[in-house]
Amino acid sequence: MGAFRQQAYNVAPGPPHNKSSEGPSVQQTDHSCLLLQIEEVYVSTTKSLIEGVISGYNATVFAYGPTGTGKTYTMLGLDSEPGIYIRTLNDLFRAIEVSSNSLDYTVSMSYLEIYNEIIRDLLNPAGVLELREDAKGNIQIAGITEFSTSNAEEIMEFLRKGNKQRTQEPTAANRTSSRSHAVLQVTVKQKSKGKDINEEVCIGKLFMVDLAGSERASQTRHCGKRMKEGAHINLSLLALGNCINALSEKGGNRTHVNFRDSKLTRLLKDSLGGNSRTVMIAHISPASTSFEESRATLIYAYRAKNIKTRVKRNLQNVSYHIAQYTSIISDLRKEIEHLEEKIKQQEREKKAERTNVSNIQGGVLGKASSYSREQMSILREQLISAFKEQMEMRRSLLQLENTNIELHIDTSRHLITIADWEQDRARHDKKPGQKIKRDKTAENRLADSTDEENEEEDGSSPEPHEVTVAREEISMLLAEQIKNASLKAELEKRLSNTKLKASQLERLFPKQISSEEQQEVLRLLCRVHELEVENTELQAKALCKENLLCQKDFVILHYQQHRTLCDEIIQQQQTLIEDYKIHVPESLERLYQVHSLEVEKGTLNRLQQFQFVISNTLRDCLVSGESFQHPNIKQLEKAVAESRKSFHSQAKLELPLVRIKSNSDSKTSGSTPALLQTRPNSSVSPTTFNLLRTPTFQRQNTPAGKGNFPSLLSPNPLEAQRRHSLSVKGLSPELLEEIAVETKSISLVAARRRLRILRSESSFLVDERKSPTSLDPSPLMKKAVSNDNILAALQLKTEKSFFPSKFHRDHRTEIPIGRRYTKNRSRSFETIFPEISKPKPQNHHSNKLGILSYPKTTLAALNSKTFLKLKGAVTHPISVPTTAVFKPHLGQHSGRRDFIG
Ligand SMILES: Nc1ncnc2c1ncn2[C@@H]1O[C@H](COP(=O)(O)OP(=O)(O)OP(=O)(O)O)[C@@H](O)[C@H]1O
Repeated sequence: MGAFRQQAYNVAPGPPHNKSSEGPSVQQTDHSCLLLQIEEVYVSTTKSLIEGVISGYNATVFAYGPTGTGKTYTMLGLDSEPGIYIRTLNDLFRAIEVSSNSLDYTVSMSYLEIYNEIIRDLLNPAGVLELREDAKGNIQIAGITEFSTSNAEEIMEFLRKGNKQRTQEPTAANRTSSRSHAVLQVTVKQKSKGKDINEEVCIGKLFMVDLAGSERASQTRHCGKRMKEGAHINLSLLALGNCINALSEKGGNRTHVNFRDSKLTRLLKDSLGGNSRTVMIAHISPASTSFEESRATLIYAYRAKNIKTRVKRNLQNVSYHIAQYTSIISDLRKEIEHLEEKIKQQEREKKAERTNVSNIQGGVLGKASSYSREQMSILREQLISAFKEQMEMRRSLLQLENTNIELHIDTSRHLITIADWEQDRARHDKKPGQKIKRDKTAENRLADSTDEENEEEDGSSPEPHEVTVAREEISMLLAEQIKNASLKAELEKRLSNTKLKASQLERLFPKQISSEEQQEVLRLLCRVHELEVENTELQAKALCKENLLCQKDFVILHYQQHRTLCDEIIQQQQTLIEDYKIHVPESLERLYQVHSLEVEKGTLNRLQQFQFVISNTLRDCLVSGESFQHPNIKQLEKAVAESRKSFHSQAKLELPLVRIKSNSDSKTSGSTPALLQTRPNSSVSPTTFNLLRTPTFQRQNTPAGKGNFPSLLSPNPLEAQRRHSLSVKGLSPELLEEIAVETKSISLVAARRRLRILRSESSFLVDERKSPTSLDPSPLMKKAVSNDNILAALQLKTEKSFFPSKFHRDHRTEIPIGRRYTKNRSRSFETIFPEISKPKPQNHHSNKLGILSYPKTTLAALNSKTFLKLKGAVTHPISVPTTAVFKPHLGQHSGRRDFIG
């Protein structure tokens, strides 16, 4: 339910219009006396209607009042002060904009005037418009132009355009008197944005009417056309007043409302009494002369205030026809196709964009990857090269260390030689008589005494050749040590630089590598190389320790050999003492008992075995794999192991070779002048270590190496020589077996021959018991021994059958070579053999342990294997003393043991 609101304004009265006879009088208005501003009028009358219009309600604002009272001014306003039109439209579009998210609005406008009861379209003033009324009683203006618009500015442009078309003439009361009623119709259609079959459309209409002012003819004094205009204006306003009067009647008093009296009332039918919220802005003049008009206006306004209207929302349920549906469906399909095409286009654009991006990324990554690979490859090569260089240098350092150890050993050995000689010379100078006497005794006993001994016998004590060699060797070795030290220092410096370079490269890698996998692989690679380097260092340490162990093993072995020899000598001496009833001091007897007890207990043997076990264990700990061992060390270890095995099995049966002093055959000593003189006769390598590692050692082991000995570390050199000989000569096992059988029979013959000779000479031996120098073999024995050399018997069978003639020639060289050996034999022999020779030989010979001990030559004659050894070992040194020292033994055992078995 709406209310017809009427608002009256008091306008400050202006001076009365100056009436002019010549023209229409113009009523001057004093605007400064205006009580209300347009803004105030708009807010209090029209603004509240806007919300209803956009919601589908009709609304009307019209300005009513006598001419010249400011109606047009209120509705249209000025540029500086917009009127109701502009303010209302601005607010209307603002409201539409606020709710435009969920609703669609369509705003259209039309502007017309009713001039002399003629409706004219102000926006398209081509013809005259007609009012029509549809079946529902709605008033329609046929042919009116409606302009759709989206903002207030466009409407204002239309208004300005339309106002230019509006009939406006100066009158006596108003210079800009409007001669028509102007109606601005704004239609707002509102609907929801979603498509629906039953679509609701709200249509709100806003009428803003600027009425022409009523005028009194007496005032305007119009005539002619103006009068006619005035008459139409007054008639239409009278009809409006009548309608208001009629509508304002309450209850049953209401009379018929005659809207048809004028086009104005017909047009405003809904606005006046129907479905519309209507505001009447009444304008009056404050002039007293306009009292009557003002009173009438106020009366109308008052009556209009009583008009009750029924306002309802203008809803249209749009019921579409099939054609409309088809159209809608077609539109929707088009819209769908358009949207699909738009989506596809967007997808294509995105795809192309992605392709471009991936291409660009691929290009960038490809370039980066290629660059990274190249850099990686270079860095990797550099790193590996650095590691290899490190390893090479470490190996070189290792070799240098090894060489240094050898040099030290050689130097020590030569120093010992010199010290030995100096000690002997000092002793000689201290006791010249005793020495000469002892040496003379030795000279008498040994027919083949050496030149060295002869020199000593002369008492001139010139420096022996070996000492001269030792001195020369020492000076050379020292020079080499200095050279090695400088090489080592240089190598260590280079190694340090290479380490630094490698660590820098390792740090550089992570910066160059972006991939985690590559970094991991590289870390592993570095780790592998680091481990290799560490392994090389460990090898170096292990080799040093291994060297020490081998040296210790060698020394122990040497002592063991010497001990065995001493044991043998003691046993033989004891036998001689017992056989010849020689008186010995009690202290010596006690010492012998202690010695015998120790031998019986076998403490030393057990300790030795224990030492071997420990040594093996330590070596196993040091050397964990074959590849880990230095080749020389492996060779040495093998030789030591063999020597250990052989030693235990044969040490009790064979006297080991004990040679402390010998000429150096090291690579450094080979160049000395003194050694060059000695070399043809040199027979013993300085140390087992050198023997095994030097090329000289290899040469010595060859069959053509005349005058050379097998390794000292091999406790059974004859066996080694036998194996070597077999391998050279290529004898088959069957042939060897045959040789063994033949040898047994030969041995029997030889033993029997010795027995016969010994028996025949037994009386001679007994007679010679008191003579300490009677150890020289008898001529018969010499012949027996020389002939007894197995070959004498073998010449008939074995040699002709199995061996080439060279074997015989080699065997015949045994004696001279043996003599050369005795020239260089150890001091131990020099001191021990004379002692052994003192007592007379005894037929019966047996040690307390029940183990037979025989000279090597004797055994060689009795054993096929030993025979073979002898064939190869043409340079074996033990054959020489046999003839002089061990002659008594030959017959001694003939009755005690079966040599053949
Ligand atoms: N409130 C106001 N402030 C200032 N000037 C005004 C005001 N009201 C009216 N006027 C002036 O008074 C004169 C007459 O005003 P206007 O033409 O608006 O009267 P009107 O009622 O429209 O007359 P008509 O009925 O003849 O068309 C104009 O020059 C207008 O500028």
